[in-house]
Amino acid sequence: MNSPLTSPQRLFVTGIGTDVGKTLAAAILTEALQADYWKPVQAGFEPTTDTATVRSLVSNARSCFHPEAYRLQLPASPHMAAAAEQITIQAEAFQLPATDNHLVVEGAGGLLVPLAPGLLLADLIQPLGLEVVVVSRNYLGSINHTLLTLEALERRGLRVRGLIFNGEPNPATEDFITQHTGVPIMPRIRLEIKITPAVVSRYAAEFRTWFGR
Ligand SMILES: Nc1ncnc2c1ncn2[C@@H]1O[C@H](COP(=O)(O)OP(=O)(O)OP(=O)(O)O)[C@@H](O)[C@H]1O
Ligand SMILES: C[C@H](N)[C@H](N)CCCCCC(=O)O
Ligand SMILES: [Mg+2]
Repeated sequence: MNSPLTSPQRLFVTGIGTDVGKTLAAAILTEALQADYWKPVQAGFEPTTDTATVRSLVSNARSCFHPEAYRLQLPASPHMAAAAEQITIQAEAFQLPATDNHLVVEGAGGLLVPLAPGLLLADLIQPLGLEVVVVSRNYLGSINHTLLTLEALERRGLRVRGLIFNGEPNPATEDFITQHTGVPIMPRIRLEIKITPAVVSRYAAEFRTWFGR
């Protein structure tokens, strides 16, 4: 368990790639903290957006859902999705939503996803004053992707609030990553047959304990 929260949590949820469970983890964190949620860049919105997914999974009435800075149609790297709409993503367009509440910010894909020439998603984290939660999903190659992500965060001086292992457990992988990096480990999320608000609430209770609430 961590020390009790004294100030608003400002969390940036990244992952070791796309489709690793950032949105599920973000929904659990949002519910655990009754936080606000913000997805600054949504690339691809058919059949739905991550904001709509998190809204549908969260049960508390306090969380607010802030509009994306960029909502792009193409399910691709944001720099490509923006170019397809003749848009250049601008760093200045990313202003932290005005809220006194805890805030969960979800990235798109992994840490070094490009937004525009010379601009990576990782470049937003420090100016926005966010701490990082990394989601790792087990597959052959995920150890390397997890260690690279954590090393890139360290190199940039970005604070890792916690690492979440999501999906099918793999103790040998998780133990190596935990011992090698020494990052705080948040509760794990198991492979679920169906992701529902009840499932999210159940994990949220575990995360609340982890945060000391
Ligand atoms: N623990 C889990 N159990 C069952 N299904 C899961 C689990 N984690 C993720 N999924 C499913 O895997 C898919 C990808 O997960 P998710 O949308 O959370 O990825 P993401 O990292 O947010 O991707 P993006 O980069 O597009 O934001 C979704 O269909 C989600 O429901
Ligand atoms: C479309 C996808 N689901 C995400 N929104 C964006 C993933 C970008 C990945 C880019 C890359 O690392 O090659
Ligand atoms: Mg997502």
